[in-house]
Amino acid sequence: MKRIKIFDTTLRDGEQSPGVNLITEEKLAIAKQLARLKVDVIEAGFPIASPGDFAAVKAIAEVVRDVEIAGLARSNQKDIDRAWEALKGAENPRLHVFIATSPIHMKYKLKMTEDEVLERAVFAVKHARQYTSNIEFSPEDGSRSKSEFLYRLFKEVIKAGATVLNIPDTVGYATPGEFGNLIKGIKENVSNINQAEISVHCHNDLGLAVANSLAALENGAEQVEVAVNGIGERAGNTALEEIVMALATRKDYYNLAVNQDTTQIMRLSRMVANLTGMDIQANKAIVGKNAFAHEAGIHQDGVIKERTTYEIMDAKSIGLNENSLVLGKHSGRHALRDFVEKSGYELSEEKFEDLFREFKKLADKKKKLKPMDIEALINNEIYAIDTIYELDYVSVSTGNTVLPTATIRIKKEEDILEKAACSGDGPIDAIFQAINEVLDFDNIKLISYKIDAITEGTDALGEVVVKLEIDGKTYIGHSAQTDITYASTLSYLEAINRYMSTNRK
Ligand SMILES: CC(=O)SCCNC(=O)CCNC(=O)[C@H](O)C(C)(C)COP(=O)(O)OP(=O)(O)OC[C@H]1O[C@@H](n2cnc3c(N)ncnc32)[C@H](O)[C@@H]1OP(=O)(O)O
Ligand SMILES: CC(C)C(=O)C(=O)O
Repeated sequence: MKRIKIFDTTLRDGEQSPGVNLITEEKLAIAKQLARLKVDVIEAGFPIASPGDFAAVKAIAEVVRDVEIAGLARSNQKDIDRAWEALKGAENPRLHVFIATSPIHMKYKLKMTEDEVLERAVFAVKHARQYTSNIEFSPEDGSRSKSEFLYRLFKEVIKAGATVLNIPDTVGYATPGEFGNLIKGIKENVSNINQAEISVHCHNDLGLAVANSLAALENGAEQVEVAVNGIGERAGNTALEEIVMALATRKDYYNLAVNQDTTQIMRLSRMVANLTGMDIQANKAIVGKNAFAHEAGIHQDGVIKERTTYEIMDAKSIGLNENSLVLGKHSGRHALRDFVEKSGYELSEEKFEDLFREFKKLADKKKKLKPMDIEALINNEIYAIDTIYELDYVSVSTGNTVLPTATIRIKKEEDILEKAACSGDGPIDAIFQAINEVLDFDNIKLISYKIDAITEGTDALGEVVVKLEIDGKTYIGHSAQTDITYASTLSYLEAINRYMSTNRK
């Protein structure tokens, strides 16, 4: 059975989702979990884009093993040199170079002719070839490019040394029949195509990314580019979990093999949702809250009698409902560490000890701890970076007959800053106003505030995710506590700390 390669671009195209801004530590955690799931290639970033992107690609290349690590570069020397600088510590590095080939992109964006684009692409591949023989080439906006031009270009970039040709549906315009035919045409019309693998990279603007990718695989593509939870530029990319589970579940139809450990899917999905702050819709295929829930009596009856009457996949196959140790107030460090490791997280000793303390406090307050409660506490630790501003105390008074007022005092490293008392439209608004006043910040805009109960019950943890815009960039703060005013205060301060630590370096 032919094996399909899974190329994950969560950390590159996925991070291009508006409002997502991951730090190196978070990208490393995701990359390690991707490696546990056994993706074939991780596109770790676009090194020329920023010092942060460069540092993350370098860290991933140096640490994550048993998987190819790719870095993106435009078709010019400085991008390729920079990408190689970041990638060279990898066990198996891949340079991914691209240039747009559609009439509209060449005319308006690049202001280049077909011949100039072809010449630049060949130059880029040859330049990359000095560093490695593992070179992927992408004609951006490939699905809106002229087929004859693509055939001519592909023949030349393969001669120059490209080993993977990735055909992007950059703006999510293709339909499955059309995209499948494009791949078929490439296989039939590029005489040296056997010297390269064909890959596809689809976007979801018309909700067709997965369908287009599958059509391409049916027509001979050998690699598919995906992102966890389908995140990415605009409407996102082909969802990793949907492609892997479609190929695994419908092996009978596709007759294609995938090598992934599907039981890691759920952990990876939650990790990406938590770290990016991008929610998963309840009815999202595979990883949505309702994907394995049965509401209707007739369905429930069927499932009780025989699960496969209404379930085409076993929830356990994606890592849901696994039997695991019950964690509670009588659990010790070994059981908690086992949970952390199996969930794909890595914490320093110091952060683990903090987690253990918080876990015990929560276990005292909440009768039944669920895996999601503990994951929320782990995220508190992962998110906690360089505490420049620390909460000393917060107190809030509110009610239907009083003006909501918050009093707050904050420590900046060793110093205690002046306290402030502010009123607001509600208690949360009052807290945020008081923080702004103490810190004397006037360049902050609240982009979004989200609160969710992690599990059911009145003793549930409330998870708050705050997105702030500071100096034109988005910073996420996150906190899960049983008291939502406290969680709101900590998440707002955390977003500010994230801004402070990024801008101090
Ligand atoms: C389809 C995709 O997803 S491609 C990946 C997109 N991702 C990103 O753009 C995220 C990271 N990007 C960035 O941080 C910045 O855009 C940078 C650092 C890469 C470049 O920034 P700047 O140098 O300021 O250029 P800017 O982004 O404004 O414009 C892009 C330039 O690259 C050129 N360009 C675009 N694609 C390519 C390419 N594949 N090869 C060569 N040149 C290219 C454009 O024509 C434009 O050139 P011009 O300045 O001569 O008009
Ligand atoms: C760089 C390429 C592969 C891309 O992201 C796109 O075209 O969408």
